Amino acid sequence: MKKIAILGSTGSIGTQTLEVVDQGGFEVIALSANSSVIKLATQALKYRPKMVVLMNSAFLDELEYRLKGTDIKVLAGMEGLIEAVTDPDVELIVNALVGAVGIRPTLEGIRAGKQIALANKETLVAAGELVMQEAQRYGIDILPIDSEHNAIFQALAGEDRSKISRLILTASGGPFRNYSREELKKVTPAQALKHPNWDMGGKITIDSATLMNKGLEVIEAHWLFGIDYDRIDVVVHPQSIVHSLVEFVDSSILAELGLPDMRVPIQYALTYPERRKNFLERLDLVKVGELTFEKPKRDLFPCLELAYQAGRRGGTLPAVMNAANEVAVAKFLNEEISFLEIPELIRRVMEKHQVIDSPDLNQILAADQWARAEIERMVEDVDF
Ligand SMILES: NC(=O)C1=CN([C@@H]2O[C@H](COP(=O)(O)OP(=O)(O)OC[C@H]3O[C@@H](n4cnc5c(N)ncnc54)[C@H](OP(=O)(O)O)[C@@H]3O)[C@@H](O)[C@H]2O)C=CC1
Ligand SMILES: CC(=O)[C@@H](O)[C@H](O)COP(=O)(O)O
Ligand SMILES: [Mn+2]
Repeated sequence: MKKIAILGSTGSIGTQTLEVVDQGGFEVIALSANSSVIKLATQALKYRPKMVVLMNSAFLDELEYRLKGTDIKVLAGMEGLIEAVTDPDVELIVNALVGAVGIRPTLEGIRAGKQIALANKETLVAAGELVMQEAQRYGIDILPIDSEHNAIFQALAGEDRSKISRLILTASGGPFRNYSREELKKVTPAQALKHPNWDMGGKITIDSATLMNKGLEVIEAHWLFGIDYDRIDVVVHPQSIVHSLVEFVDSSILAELGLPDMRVPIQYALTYPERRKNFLERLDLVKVGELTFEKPKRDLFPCLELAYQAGRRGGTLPAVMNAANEVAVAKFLNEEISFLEIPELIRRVMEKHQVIDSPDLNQILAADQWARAEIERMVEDVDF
């Protein structure tokens, strides 16, 4: 029985992780949510973890009430998340939180010697240098859940990174792949929330539509696999069947293929280094028919370029870009700004930032806070 803590268990990755858990072989030690108190309580009553953590303490009384009479410990906030990930019983942490809030639990989990299965890409975007340094120091493998990175991890099969010539990340292109600039000006959150292939949480679905998701993934790949930005390419592949590819120095290219189903990479990360049989639908290539590839439209979707710029500059700039993106996406979903204002706001915040090189955790978190405040100021500005 592998003993696991699932952070963000009520979300898209969190609930699919529990479906993998249902296949057996795992004991759930901790579950967490932000404010989905009914869902968290229902999960807790089914999986009987040692503890549950609620980030938003406004709903804590209700959670305690719903778990009354059980021996499940109820914790709150960041302190609660850290207590959960460092609990001596936990062997593996599934970080399925959304946003930079995932940084501290990941770092504390690594320092407590836990295995990390990481879906929360924002952690590596904002704090990649620090997280990878600590992972190396404590001898921890970061097992990627993100489908592209999981594909690369599988294709590498332990091969030394000196044998990699290039990483090729595939992108679906999102729901607006064939839209003109005029059409992009008018798109609504409801349209942007309709991903062509994947059923995911709101924030990542908007990131897919702006191509920021691929930008975040370029930075994530840089840190996970130690490959410089000039050797990480993005190709649009609208079918999302080829999940990413590795080109080796001898020109061979290896890829991982499959139907778009996150339970596959989640299971791989949870059972690693073993592979376990499952009963998920199999890929039928004839049924798929065509696999096509095209160039991303960098002019219409500038977030991809912004991410390359932030990644190449490094220091606190990726954390600033990430925080600006989190706020801009929330504002777009709230209909406060338009789709095309997302990259515009991020660009302006990045331009204003005074980068700190090799930042420590406090400097990363301060840069994140600065960017969030800055974007609020910009949106309030009458000239925006
Ligand atoms: N969904 C997918 O298929 C994929 C997701 N990813 C990445 O995985 C991560 C999770 O994505 P996804 O599952 O889609 O996201 P969801 O929005 O579906 O779920 C997020 C989870 O985190 C919790 N949460 C949200 N905000 C906070 C906060 N401030 N503090 C603590 N907990 C919080 C939510 O709780 P509550 O329910 O209470 O809001 C929920 O449990 C993201 O980084 C995403 O980019 C990567 C590849 C694929
Ligand atoms: C499932 C997954 O890993 C997502 O990150 C997915 O790749 C998003 O789709 P896009 O390729 O459209 O960004
Ligand atoms: Mn992905």
